[in-house]
Amino acid sequence: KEKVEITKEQKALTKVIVEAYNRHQIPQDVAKKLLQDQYSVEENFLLLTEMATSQVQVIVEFTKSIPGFLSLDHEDQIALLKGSAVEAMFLRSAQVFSKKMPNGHNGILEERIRKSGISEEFITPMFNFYKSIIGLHMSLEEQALLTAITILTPDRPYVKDHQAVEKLQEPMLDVLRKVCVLQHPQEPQYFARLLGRLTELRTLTHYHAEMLTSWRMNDHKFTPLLCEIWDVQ
Ligand SMILES: O=C(NC1CCCCC1)[C@H](C1CCCCC1)n1c(-c2ccc(-c3ccccc3)s2)nc2ccccc21
Repeated sequence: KEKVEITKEQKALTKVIVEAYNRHQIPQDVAKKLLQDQYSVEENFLLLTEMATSQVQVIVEFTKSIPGFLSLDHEDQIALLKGSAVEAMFLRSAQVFSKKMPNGHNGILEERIRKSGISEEFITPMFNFYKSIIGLHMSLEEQALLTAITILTPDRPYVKDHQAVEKLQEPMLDVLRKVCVLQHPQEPQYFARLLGRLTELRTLTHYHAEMLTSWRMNDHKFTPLLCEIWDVQ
């Protein structure tokens, strides 16, 4: 049985990523807002655009803390952020959804999201993804490293220097693999299952523009930033 050892450098890298991840929480807690009141489909759509806009800023700050990211070609930095923004949004939403809440609150939150205005056809795949994330019982390190790995995906559209991005993503994958072995010793396949969620995340993200334009209301308004990120309008 291979003795897994996390090196000093890998410990330092994990610390930087987890600290950056913790620092960039969503300003106001969307789950609390959703539990407070029942909103109309229009208010929910507005809430999503507000949350998404603040999340983009949060993700930019988080990404800038990833060692080496700011040394990448500037256009590649934009391509990586643009290419991962929606995946990061769903990953963050899944993590928000997976937070243990006082009795019954998770049920209310699920109910509010089901009735938020999202078209029926997208509700099932979305909650299947959320529930598969919950089932993994990810640690904070795993959540932070998985988010960094998602952002540092070399094969995003318009990335020119794939190699340079791979060189940043690989150390993250190495330390995530070791963290998984150390934190889930009973599940040798845990790391593989974790990466498998990224495939499910891409599938869900595939529908995101349609999820927005089919939001059960007329006249969907998007800010220029969200038009960029969401490929709408
Ligand atoms: O606010 C939200 N998510 C924040 C995004 C930024 C990061 C923090 C979370 C929304 C709310 C849903 C209900 C109505 C208001 C918005 N949300 C979703 C999404 C459903 C569909 C989503 C989407 C994204 C992009 C494109 C197309 C569709 S996100 N899943 C959640 C699970 C748990 C708590 C909130 C959750």
